[in-house]
Amino acid sequence: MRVAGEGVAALRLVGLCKRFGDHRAVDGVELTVPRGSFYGLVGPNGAGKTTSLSMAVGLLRPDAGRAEVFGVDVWADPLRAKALLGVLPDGLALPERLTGLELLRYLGRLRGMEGRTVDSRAEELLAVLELTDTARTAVIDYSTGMRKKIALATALLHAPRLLVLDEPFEAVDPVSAATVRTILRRFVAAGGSVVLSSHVMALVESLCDHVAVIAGGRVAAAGTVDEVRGGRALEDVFVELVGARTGGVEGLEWLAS
Ligand SMILES: Nc1ncnc2c1ncn2[C@@H]1O[C@H](COP(=O)(O)OP(=O)(O)OP(=O)(O)O)[C@@H](O)[C@H]1O
Repeated sequence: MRVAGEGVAALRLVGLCKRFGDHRAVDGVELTVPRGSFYGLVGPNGAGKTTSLSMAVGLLRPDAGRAEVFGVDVWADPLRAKALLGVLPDGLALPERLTGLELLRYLGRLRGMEGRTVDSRAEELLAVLELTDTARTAVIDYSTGMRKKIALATALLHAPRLLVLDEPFEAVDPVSAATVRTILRRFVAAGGSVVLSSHVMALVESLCDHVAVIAGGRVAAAGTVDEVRGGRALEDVFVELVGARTGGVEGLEWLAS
């Protein structure tokens, strides 16, 4: 039997472009995420990471280019592509009046999952992410980190083959972050693929096997972590690629007065 997307990349971005007014936020992004890889996306603020990932998962329509998930075009065949995808978007626009448990049940049913499966997976996810005590609290009353965790649970619920996570560790406490790292490592060890964006180079170096540096809406470097850092610290390579900035630091004398 041939598995959908066998032999093809988990995610392929081809010439993705997006303009906001006169500003080219994403300017021809090309990226191939091999299946089974743990791929980190790094770049300075405003580099175009979120915009690229949003187009990659079908949340933002590109001006040009295309995105493929296991060979399925995200914009031509969104239902098939989205069944393979688990997404943690930036901004976390969750239905806030629902409790954490209701949110998982709602999304599970929306994805056509059986109620019993949703309930048992929801219970497990809430437990490992330490949200059991707040499972019946409305999401509107969750902290930022708790929102991140419940959103991650929604991304994992249907056991996708590719996870696309925008800043999954932002605002998450160290204990929960360790749990999330373990979940993601297990997911990749079991054959899943992960793409995540992060500003924390040490985290990307320790967790990911591939990395792409995005700067000015383009891919400045991409490959295995070892290839990209070339024997140096990833942070040094990053600063070199995006251009060290010292401008403005000379000012602010009034702060020291
Ligand atoms: N909806 C929008 N309308 C106008 N400009 C936008 C919009 N979304 C993003 N931009 C602009 O596009 C550029 C890329 O933004 P994006 O959020 O993709 O960057 P990022 O790499 O994710 O940054 P950060 O690391 O700060 O999250 C920025 O200049 C941003 O101001």
